[in-house]
Amino acid sequence: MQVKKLSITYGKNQVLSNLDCKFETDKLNVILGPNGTGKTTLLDTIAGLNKHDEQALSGFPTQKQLAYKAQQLHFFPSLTVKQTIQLYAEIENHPKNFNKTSTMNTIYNQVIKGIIDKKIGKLSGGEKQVVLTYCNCLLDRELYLFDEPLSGVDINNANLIIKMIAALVTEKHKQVILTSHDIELFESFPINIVVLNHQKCMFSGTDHELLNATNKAQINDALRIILK
Ligand SMILES: Nc1ncnc2c1ncn2[C@@H]1O[C@H](COP(=O)(O)OP(=O)(O)OP(=O)(O)O)[C@@H](O)[C@H]1O
Repeated sequence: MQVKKLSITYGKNQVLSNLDCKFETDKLNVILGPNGTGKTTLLDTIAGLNKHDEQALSGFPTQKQLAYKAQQLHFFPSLTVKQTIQLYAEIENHPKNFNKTSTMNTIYNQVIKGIIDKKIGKLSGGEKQVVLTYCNCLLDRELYLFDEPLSGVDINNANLIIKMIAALVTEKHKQVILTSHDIELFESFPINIVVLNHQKCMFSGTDHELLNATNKAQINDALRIILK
């Protein structure tokens, strides 16, 4: 999946300018960058929500083959967790046949089962993130987009969410692109990093390539150099 010379403007505000980057099919693709550098804008564009030059995106699946979990959480507060999962099953049209990964089964037994009859609106912010990530991972799509899936989530739930998202790649061989402000949590998985700043992509490559390019041993030190 490749982005070439992508430019996006909102009114007079140019957010992305001639942006080039690539995403790998067999890795967790993590978009990083300071607030307001266009991470959500890039996901929105990949999801078909922004007008752009057709040539700018190549190798991405069609909109129907996409699942997009936006930064703002969308749910019906009066539905229980069970009903919400059933709702996602209806979207997918084969309610009984969700092909869960073994990681998903573990997370169901560890977390979801215990809150299955609670109303979504009554869950904490972090619990909502776990449930809605779980629901999105149940969908059977080619490409999954997650915008800041760890926002407002404690370290235990963050690790569960990362495990679920990583299992899409490692167990189901799906493609995943997400945004985050914390790369260290992803370091034990195969990752491809895209760093945005000043309307451009400042780096696109694996964590090892990032460390080699900056001559650093720690990813956060390497990022500080890239974002200078
Ligand atoms: N729909 C919109 N209409 C107008 N301007 C927008 C719109 N969406 C985003 N912007 C502007 O585009 C810029 C990039 O926003 P975006 O949300 O893509 O950044 P981000 O990197 O995801 O930020 P954050 O880390 O804070 O989530 C910001 O200046 C924002 O104000």
